[in-house]
Amino acid sequence: MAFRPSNWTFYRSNRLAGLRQIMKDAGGFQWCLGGLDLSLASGLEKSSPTWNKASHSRSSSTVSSRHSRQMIKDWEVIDDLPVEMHMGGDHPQDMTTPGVCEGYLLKRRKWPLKGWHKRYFVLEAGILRYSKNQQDVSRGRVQGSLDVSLAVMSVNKKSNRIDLDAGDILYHMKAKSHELFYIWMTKLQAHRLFKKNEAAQVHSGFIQTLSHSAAVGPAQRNGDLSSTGVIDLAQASGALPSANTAVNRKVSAWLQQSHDPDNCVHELNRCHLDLSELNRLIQRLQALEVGQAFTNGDLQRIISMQNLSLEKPKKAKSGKLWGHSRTLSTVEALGILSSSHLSSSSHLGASVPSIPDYVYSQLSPPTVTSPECKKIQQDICSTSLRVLASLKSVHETLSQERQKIQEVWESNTIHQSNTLTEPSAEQHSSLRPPSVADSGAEYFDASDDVVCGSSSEVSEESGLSDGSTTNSEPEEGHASATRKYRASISKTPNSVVPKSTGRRTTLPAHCPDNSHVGLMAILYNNIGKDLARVSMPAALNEPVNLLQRLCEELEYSELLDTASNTPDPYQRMVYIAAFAISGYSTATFRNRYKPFNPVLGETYECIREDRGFRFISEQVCHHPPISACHAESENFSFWQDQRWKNKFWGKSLEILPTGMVNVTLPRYGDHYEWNKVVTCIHNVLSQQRYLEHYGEVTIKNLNSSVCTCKITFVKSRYWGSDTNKNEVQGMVLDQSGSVIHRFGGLWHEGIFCDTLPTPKCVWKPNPQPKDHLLYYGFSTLAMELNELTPDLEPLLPPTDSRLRPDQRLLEEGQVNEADRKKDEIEDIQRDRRKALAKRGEEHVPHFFKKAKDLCGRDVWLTNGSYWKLREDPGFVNMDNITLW
Ligand SMILES: CC(C)CCC[C@@H](C)[C@H]1CC[C@H]2[C@@H]3CC=C4C[C@@H](O)CC[C@]4(C)[C@H]3CC[C@]12C
Repeated sequence: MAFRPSNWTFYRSNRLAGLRQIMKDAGGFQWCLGGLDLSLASGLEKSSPTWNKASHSRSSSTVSSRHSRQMIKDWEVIDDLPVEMHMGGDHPQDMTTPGVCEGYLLKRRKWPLKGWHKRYFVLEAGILRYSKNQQDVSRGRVQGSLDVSLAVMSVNKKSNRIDLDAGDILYHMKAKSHELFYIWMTKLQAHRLFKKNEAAQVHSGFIQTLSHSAAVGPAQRNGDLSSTGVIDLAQASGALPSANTAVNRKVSAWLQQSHDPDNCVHELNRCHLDLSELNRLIQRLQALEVGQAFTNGDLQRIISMQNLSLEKPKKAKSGKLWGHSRTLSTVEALGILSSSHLSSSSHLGASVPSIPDYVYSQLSPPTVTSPECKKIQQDICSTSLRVLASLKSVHETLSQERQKIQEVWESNTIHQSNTLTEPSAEQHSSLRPPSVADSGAEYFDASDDVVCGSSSEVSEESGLSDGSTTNSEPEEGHASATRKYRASISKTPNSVVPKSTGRRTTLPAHCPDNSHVGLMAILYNNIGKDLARVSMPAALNEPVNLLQRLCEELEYSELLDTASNTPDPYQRMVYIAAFAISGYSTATFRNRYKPFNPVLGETYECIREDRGFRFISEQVCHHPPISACHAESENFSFWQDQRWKNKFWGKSLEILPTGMVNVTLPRYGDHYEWNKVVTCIHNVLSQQRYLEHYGEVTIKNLNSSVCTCKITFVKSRYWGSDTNKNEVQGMVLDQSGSVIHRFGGLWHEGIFCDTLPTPKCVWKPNPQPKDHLLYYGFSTLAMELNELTPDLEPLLPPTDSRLRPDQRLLEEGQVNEADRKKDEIEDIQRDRRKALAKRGEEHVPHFFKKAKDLCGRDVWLTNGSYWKLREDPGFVNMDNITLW
């Protein structure tokens, strides 16, 4: 552990970086403005089953309004002191850079989410970097870095753990001793505050600069770049490419045209006034309302004023804020309200105590709210909305300006590459991933780069690796192998999509815009619960359900057909692996909507003569929710029961599936079985949401030990870089552990295997259908899943998802009706469950039976009755099930 002295000059030079940060954040305003920053309500599920209760007790705890920490079992979310804003910038606050803090910490492995590495961390000027060891730090070899001010920080004092969740990046760290833990915790807090203050300062400077340029007036903003502070700063920092006349001309033309920054200044000034007004209102309310609380009725009103379409509260048991009730707690509703979440992460924060802080202070026993208080609350609400509107408009303007800067930048890059000598091939490839044009050869031999041999075993929690022997962190060779695979994949033409299957190619209606839906309250009301049990407004749903999504995993079933026609067991395994990976590819375009949760007893069938399989699935269990499926074809059988746990880290939500996937190939008597990896929904509360899969898959053939396969879904390394996203690497090993085949690529682009007799791209996703973004990002198969044709309808059991009215209404674009119907269906399901419990009975699925696999795990297998029943006598006589 070493500390270096603080340094003011460093801070000054860092102001420019801060400016860039502000510009970057401007792109993320919508994120902030959604009011969905979890760091406020800080309800983190730390895999504790008792957490629901904790959420309740949290509401009644007394929390200091200046420095709030909320306890969740042994975890606490650390909220910093509010950031000070100095609009004038004349009296800079103490912005001393906190001392550098460095030393070894344990960092949880990126996959398969167990075990710890020893890593060398350096915390400097609000940025936390880590390397394998101290030598690597001095060599500048950084494995990852994170701006600590952008992360939700939670700590567990008992186990010396510190977690930082920045949405894109999630670090789980552990100190070896209490002392170290406290040092790191304190230092991290200091750096977070420093970084936030710095950003706030830079922001003030930015506003000043804008004000200045507005005062100068557009007419005077001519080609003289030095007359605008913005460009000065950017030039000084080297943020813009070296000036040349073409660029100068472009920039000056843009400056002459651009009147928008003036509006920006006005909006921001207005915003500032509104924030001061909010401050006044909150203080007034605090003074008036000590000991008073909002009623749920008030909250509902506030929320409807905000036009947030949250679902109607269900008949909530008094005092319960969890379970199925979607009644908002005071904290949650105001969490949404606090659109600028002033104290926690916004760089636009002002010296107003945060609204959540205010709310916490209100959480004493409820008394009647006076009319004056109500009036102030309404004023707070409308002022917040004004702030929101101002910031939205500023965001829009800045986005447009950024776009223009981008254009100038790009034109300059083009200009440079036209005029300068071509960089050498090596330089070229180090700058960006190779494109089709880069790849001179049809096929890149990746053998030099791929790390062969079985993946070195990395220590579990008990035994630590020293950081030098493990290759579980992404390696240089790893990345370059993927680059080469990628180049080879891009040379492979897309598979020709079969002309017409006679099925529909679009949906009846476009997807609704759901960006206004307040997700935070929903997630908070359901913390610790399976996402699959959380009821959400229909506008958040896509018109397929989880039973149908299981069928989507067969989108590339032709890989199983190929496997079934591949006599060599090692090569066969490559195709099985490609199939296992292909199931994840839909995630690329599917992060804005959530599949419907099937109700207990719901079923779904899918007969695909064109693909040669038939599929059924059933919701077999409600608690926990389990969807079982089974598909069969001449070449293969496929089954799995899907259930998962989720972990909410503050900004990201991890989905940890349990249950194995099974495939049998009757031709060779193979029975393959594999686990699923973790899927992480990054930035779950914002529109910048995206999915990442990470972890290791092991495919075993239960009927033969000839070979196994290991696939690694690599966790992306650096924030903001698209080039290291979605990497997959895999190898087929023989009995002795030698590598027989290796393959890799990206789960959204394809998989290349360079060890097959003819190296080739073994899988590439089909192109997305036209306008797919208007249709929930659905693939061709997904579009077809819920199609109901007149000839099919009479053949379906009444439990088939296609007959579910809410899903159908959503598909047809009738969102409100879908929402109403969905509520009804969920009510019916609840009543059914209650009746069942009253009779002391357990639900018995129709078409699946519970069994144990070889390892003693519970599994759900088909009972073989579906297709027989369908043929004769059909489902008309199916006993009285009313699901909807
Ligand atoms: C709150 C809402 C709007 C955010 C969107 C949530 C979406 C992206 C979530 C909800 C349920 C999730 C799915 C749940 C289960 C699985 C099985 C797993 O093996 C692969 C990922 C997959 C298929 C998840 C993908 C992401 C998913 C579809």
